[in-house]
Amino acid sequence: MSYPPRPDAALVADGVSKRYRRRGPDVLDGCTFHVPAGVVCALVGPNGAGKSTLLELAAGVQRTDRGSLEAFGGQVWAGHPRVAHLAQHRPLFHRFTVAETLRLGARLNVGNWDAELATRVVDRGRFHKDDRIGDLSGGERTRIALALALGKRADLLLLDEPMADLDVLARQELMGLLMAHVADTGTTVVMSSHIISELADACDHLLLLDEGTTRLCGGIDELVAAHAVVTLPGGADRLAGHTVVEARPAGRGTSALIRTAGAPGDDWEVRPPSLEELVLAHLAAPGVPGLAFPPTPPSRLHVKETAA
Ligand SMILES: Nc1ncnc2c1ncn2[C@@H]1O[C@H](COP(=O)(O)OP(=O)(O)OP(=O)(O)O)[C@@H](O)[C@H]1O
Repeated sequence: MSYPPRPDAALVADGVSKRYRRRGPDVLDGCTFHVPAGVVCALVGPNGAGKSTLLELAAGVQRTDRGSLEAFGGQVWAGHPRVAHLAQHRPLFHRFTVAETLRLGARLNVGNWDAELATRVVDRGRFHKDDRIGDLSGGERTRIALALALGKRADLLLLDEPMADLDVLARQELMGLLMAHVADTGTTVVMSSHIISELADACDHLLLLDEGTTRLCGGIDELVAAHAVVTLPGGADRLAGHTVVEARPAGRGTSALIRTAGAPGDDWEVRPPSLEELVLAHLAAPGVPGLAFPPTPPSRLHVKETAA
């Protein structure tokens, strides 16, 4: 069964696998998902889950071993004019000044360079345009790299932990600027981060990676609506019929995050999970099958074998 073509998708992965060493483990193993055009997608997963690898594959700077990755209906490739990548290590020429770096951005994107936006991002930094990149702090280099990514006028922004080394004020300012840009232009964003509360405010789509596969993928509202946090008298046996992602004793009863199937019991307290609860519960339960909206072909769903 092949993954159905989706003309509305900014990014489609179909069975993507990647390993770095011939005898090493698969970092990505049959990863399948689609990111609709126009969404702001949170890319989440534990350290080593393969988030940076996935973004590098989508940017065409690494190649898949198996499977395919398409951006806007065509194979991805490095230098795709509609795709910009903010890499985790912020690769910049350290001997260039800030001004030279911006001029390089303009030269590499002739006819497609938003000088006003790139300059606006840089101007709010506490450095001078004659400063060399190598003399800037990590957070300042992030600002420059973000200016280059935004200046490219891309339709798909692949941002690897864009706020990781920014101070609180810079985070607020740059996240605000990014969100305003997205609202104005309809640009699709795939953004990795470990700070889920930050993503919850900015993102409307979720891609949760774990052990190289897609655990959750879809609109955050849909994914939240498919789950519930329930508190009930009695034991977890009363949850039969629902997919239990995580359950633990709570007083004389049970508290659980479940995938709802049918009506809850009359004596259950039910509330929607937060994004953080949803993500953490799935990471703590690798045996629970993945869930995707729209549904992924069953052959591609994540199912991890667990000991009986
Ligand atoms: N160039 C490389 N050569 C060899 N192994 C690599 C390379 N890049 C990544 N890896 C390995 O691939 C795995 C996934 O790394 P990756 O950086 O994609 O994960 P991540 O989810 O972005 O992690 P983090 O949240 O820590 O940034 C890790 O085990 C890492 O050691």
